[in-house]
Amino acid sequence: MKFGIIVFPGSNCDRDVAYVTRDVLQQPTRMIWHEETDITDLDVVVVPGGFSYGDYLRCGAIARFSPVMQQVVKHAQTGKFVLGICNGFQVLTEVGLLPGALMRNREMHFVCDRSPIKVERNNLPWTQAYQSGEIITLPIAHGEGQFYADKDVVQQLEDNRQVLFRYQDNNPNGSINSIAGICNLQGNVLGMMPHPERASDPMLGGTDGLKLFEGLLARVEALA
Ligand SMILES: NC(=O)CC[C@H](N)C(=O)O
Repeated sequence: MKFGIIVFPGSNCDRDVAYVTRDVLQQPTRMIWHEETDITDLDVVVVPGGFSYGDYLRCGAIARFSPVMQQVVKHAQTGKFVLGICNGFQVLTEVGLLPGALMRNREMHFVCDRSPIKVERNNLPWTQAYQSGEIITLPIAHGEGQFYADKDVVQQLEDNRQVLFRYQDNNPNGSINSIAGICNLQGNVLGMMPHPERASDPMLGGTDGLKLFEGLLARVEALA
């Protein structure tokens, strides 16, 4: 299963993701500079966290115009997997692969913490290695993580069970319905503010994020 990790000027979690896919999971992994235009060799595209283009204008607003993003949209349209983590989630909403927007956190400052997260649904590859309703702990680190969408869009997300991750107990950024991660209707595109790649090695204090990558791997291997 081949992973590609998009690198924009200002990305800073790209190597953390590569450490998990290449070193922990032993999967072929390619770093994709944002100017590349051929990513047809990939099974999974990861749009990683960071501060693409220095977060100018709004997080992800400039990165979404990078040449590679048209290819990421095509990749998603063919049903292949796309994972956006934190800044990656912001980029995916900006490019229209996911609905809604990520606004400044409710308290208007950057939050860096570990947060309890509820896994809402486990019948998709992303979450199949978790129990439905399982509470996991994942690191969060963002200034613009407050998920917002119009009332009817939120209702559709809930009705279609597109909310895969929800903040439990606290709502660190004021997200509507405590939404921490959503997928598209087809389920092949996931965006989430918490960082599973930073919780994939016991040395870093937790492995709750590793199951997300393992679930995906199991699914793609089953299809091969
Ligand atoms: N860790 C991240 O990807 C941060 C995303 C973005 N720069 C923000 O502050 O919201």
